[in-house]
Amino acid sequence: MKLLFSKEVIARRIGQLAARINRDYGERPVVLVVLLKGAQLFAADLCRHLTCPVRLEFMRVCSYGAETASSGCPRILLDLDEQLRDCHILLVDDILDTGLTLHHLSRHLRQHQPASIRTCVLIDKYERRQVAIAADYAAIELQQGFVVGFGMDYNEQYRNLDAIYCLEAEDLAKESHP
Ligand SMILES: O=P(O)(O)OC[C@H]1O[C@H](OP(=O)(O)OP(=O)(O)O)[C@H](O)[C@@H]1O
Ligand SMILES: Nc1nc2[nH]cnc2c(=O)[nH]1
Repeated sequence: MKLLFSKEVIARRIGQLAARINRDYGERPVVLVVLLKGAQLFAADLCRHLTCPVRLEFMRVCSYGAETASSGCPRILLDLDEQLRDCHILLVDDILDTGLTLHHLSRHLRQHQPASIRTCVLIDKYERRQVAIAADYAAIELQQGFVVGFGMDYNEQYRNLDAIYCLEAEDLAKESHP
């Protein structure tokens, strides 16, 4: 595995991102809709920098399973149990890759008739995009590579790492032929 972003760099980028969000939202209350499992560490750090009134809600969506390619069909495994009508929603995810997850979730959340929906990701990885979607807020931009750490997994491993790494060919081979 190759180190891409140290914990110090991640912390600095999250702080800078939060400053932008604070400027944009001012005093307006925001509902962070956090996508489990991957976004939990990012959201925990981000929300502690936010100065507007914050409400935290969680959803669980899955489209990768044990693979490094999207199934093409994000499944909602845990939905919201409250209506978010007239709320300002900030949809928080760890990574934007094909875009299918955030595209699907943004459409799903529109049914709540919120006042606004914006998207916020730790990593915007643009090379594999399949739908036209851009993150409103992204802490880090990356062209390619399957990344793990800081909440992100490969087959449920590595979420606990405090930095972000790129998996290399031998890491993937090791996993499929233990
Ligand atoms: O832009 P996309 O190609 O849709 O990829 C992004 C999604 O992939 C990962 O979710 P995953 O399905 O692996 O679930 P997890 O959050 O539980 O790891 C990640 O957490 C994002 O939600
Ligand atoms: N862990 C992880 N999950 C992803 N989901 C979409 N792209 C990625 C990635 O690069 N790493």
